[in-house]
Amino acid sequence: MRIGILGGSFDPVHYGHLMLAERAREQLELDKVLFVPAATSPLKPTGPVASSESRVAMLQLAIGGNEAFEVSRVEIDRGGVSYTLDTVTAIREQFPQAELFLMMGADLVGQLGDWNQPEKIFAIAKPAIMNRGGYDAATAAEIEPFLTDSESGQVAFLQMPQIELSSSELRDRIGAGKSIRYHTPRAVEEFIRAERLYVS
Ligand SMILES: Nc1ncnc2c1ncn2[C@@H]1O[C@H](COP(=O)(O)OP(=O)(O)OP(=O)(O)O)[C@@H](O)[C@H]1O
Ligand SMILES: O=C(O)c1ccc[n+]([C@@H]2O[C@H](COP(=O)([O-])O)[C@@H](O)[C@H]2O)c1
Repeated sequence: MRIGILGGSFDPVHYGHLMLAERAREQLELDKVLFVPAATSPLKPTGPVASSESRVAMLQLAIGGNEAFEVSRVEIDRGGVSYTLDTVTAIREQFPQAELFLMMGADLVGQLGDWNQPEKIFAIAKPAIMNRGGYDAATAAEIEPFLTDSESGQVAFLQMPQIELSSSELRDRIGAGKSIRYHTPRAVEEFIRAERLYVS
């Protein structure tokens, strides 16, 4: 079993996340993609804008109907600051035989020096780096310092169409009264409207 892990704030989920997950599923021949919403991301200490349950609900709506996609509550249920090392350790215990991949957009590579023990994370889940519209492509040289010898050369560099979309942009657009139609699935857009999320 090959499992991809996509951690994020998903505040809210958008088509960039979904395209990343689908292209990674295809390129890595994954059986399952786990979307793991953070309770609080370590480098975003003010925390997400929408509640944990709203972000889980939006993810469920976004992935509905895709049997390969799942939402994991592991970080939400653990609460506090969501360190990825704790998460991959828990997922490894849940799936002892699986090959695990930690999927991340290229924007995260430059901040790995500020992560908690990335070399231990990548010993459990192999890094799979996706290009991200608006950011430079990641290089092997940037990731190598965070790999132990045995994983060298095992980084997957993945490709998707450049989508210059971010959750911040969706939040800003909603706050300014602008449309987010076609930025995220219709059901997510309707949930945001019904719950009056991100309205300033
Ligand atoms: N447009 C995109 N293209 C490729 N990867 C993306 C894109 N948007 C997000 N990602 C990746 O998805 C993961 C989760 O991202 P996150 O939930 O923090 O969304 P975000 O859009 O970066 O949010 P924010 O704007 O609030 O910082 C990260 O690995 C990030 O690099
Ligand atoms: O474990 C860490 O030290 C760490 C530091 C920064 C970010 N992360 C994880 O990286 C993912 C994307 O984070 P963010 O801040 O872009 O939403 C999310 O799953 C975070 O929990 C993890």
